[in-house]
Amino acid sequence: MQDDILSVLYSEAEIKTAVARLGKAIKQDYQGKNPLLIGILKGAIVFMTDLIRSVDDFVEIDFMDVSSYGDAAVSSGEVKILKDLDTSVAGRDIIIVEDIVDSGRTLDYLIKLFQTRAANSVKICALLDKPEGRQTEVTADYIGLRVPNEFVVGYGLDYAEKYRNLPYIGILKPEVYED
Ligand SMILES: O=P(O)(O)OC[C@H]1O[C@H](OP(=O)(O)OP(=O)(O)O)[C@H](O)[C@@H]1O
Ligand SMILES: Nc1nc2[nH]cnc2c(=O)[nH]1
Repeated sequence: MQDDILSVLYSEAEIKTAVARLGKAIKQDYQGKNPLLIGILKGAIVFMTDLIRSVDDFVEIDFMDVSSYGDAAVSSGEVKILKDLDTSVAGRDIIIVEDIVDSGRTLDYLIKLFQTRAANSVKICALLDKPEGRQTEVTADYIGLRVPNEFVVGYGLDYAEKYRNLPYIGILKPEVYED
């Protein structure tokens, strides 16, 4: 295990099982439809690449880069678009693919944005849910795994751009971000 990690919360195998379950549910719910899966960079990249293969059906993908944490472990509260979509969402069935819902501010912002852009429907698929972090009313429609009120990294999630490549979800030692 990496030295900065306090403990492994979810192993590679546990994540794989959760992703397969989410892919199967999306496949069932969107039969005969042509959903647009929007991966939110950068945290969702690893999850998104596994999820689309587990959906095992026709989906289109696009990416948007938004950030509210910068290099910090606490949200700035202000969501910024760093890269917008290439695809129009008007009339489309959208599934926002996120690595984690914490305060819910990122998703609250994105749901409103896609509704303003006249999407037909907007659902959320999040690998991780941290309910104790919530500062908004947002709830994900598809949730992989719940996490405690700790700062977690790995499987795409970073602290100051590190740890995204870890194959598991781990709790970061507080001294790493409290220094
Ligand atoms: O529910 P919230 O409190 O809004 O937190 C969730 C967001 O925080 C992280 O993004 P971050 O801004 O760190 O950017 P990154 O994905 O590029 O690491 C994560 O990837 C989510 O998008
Ligand atoms: N890496 C990481 N990013 C987050 N963004 C919101 N919560 C978290 C978290 O626990 N870990």
